Amino acid sequence: MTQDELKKAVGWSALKFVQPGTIVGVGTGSTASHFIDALASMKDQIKGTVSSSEASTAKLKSYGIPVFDANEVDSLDIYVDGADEINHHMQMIKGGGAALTREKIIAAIAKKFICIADESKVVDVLGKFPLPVEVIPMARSYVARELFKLGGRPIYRQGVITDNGNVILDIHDLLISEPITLETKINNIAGVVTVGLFANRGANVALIGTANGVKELKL
Ligand SMILES: O=C[C@H](O)[C@H](O)[C@H](O)COP(=O)(O)O
Repeated sequence: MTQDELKKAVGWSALKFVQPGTIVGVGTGSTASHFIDALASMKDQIKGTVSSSEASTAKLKSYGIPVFDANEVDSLDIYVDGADEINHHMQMIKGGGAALTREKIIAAIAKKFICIADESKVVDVLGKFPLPVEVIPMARSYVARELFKLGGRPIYRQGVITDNGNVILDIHDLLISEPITLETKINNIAGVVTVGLFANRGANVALIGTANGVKELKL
């Protein structure tokens, strides 16, 4: 099976977590895009969605699926999204598509985070995938210097502006031995909007696409 077929399989398998009559939190990226295709097949049974990016919003709307503002929603049963890496504690690196901040907000509103990923995303130690950090543009150099002190090699993602009007620094060569502590440290740097480390709030369920079918992991 190709990687995209594995992503499609997990995207569709997440449908079983969608309860009729609810508002569903929807992620961003190629795997979440398959979930949107799947969700469209039961669009008349759900109340609508909250979306983590302009790209996902556009795709949801193209299917005629209602998209609510996150401010209109008190709580969500589930948030379904992909990941760039996930470890065995269900902690993740996200933000390869620059949507990390809105993703973290919707994950915070949701009771359950359902991570959908192909098996190439499962790692023992997070950090091979460069860790994205969304930064206020005027703080870019300062934040880069602070991230360098943490032992990584921050690289400015040229030409990318997030949906919130900010920039991204990707931290290369940082093997993350203490994800919870690191998430807090990076979030505390002035000028950082969000780090794409989802450690304090990881996934509750992971649906992992493998050549032998979709495996479900829970803590
Ligand atoms: O900003 C993007 C998101 O965090 C994505 O969920 C993540 O990059 C995984 O994307 P994909 O499903 O395309 O591998």
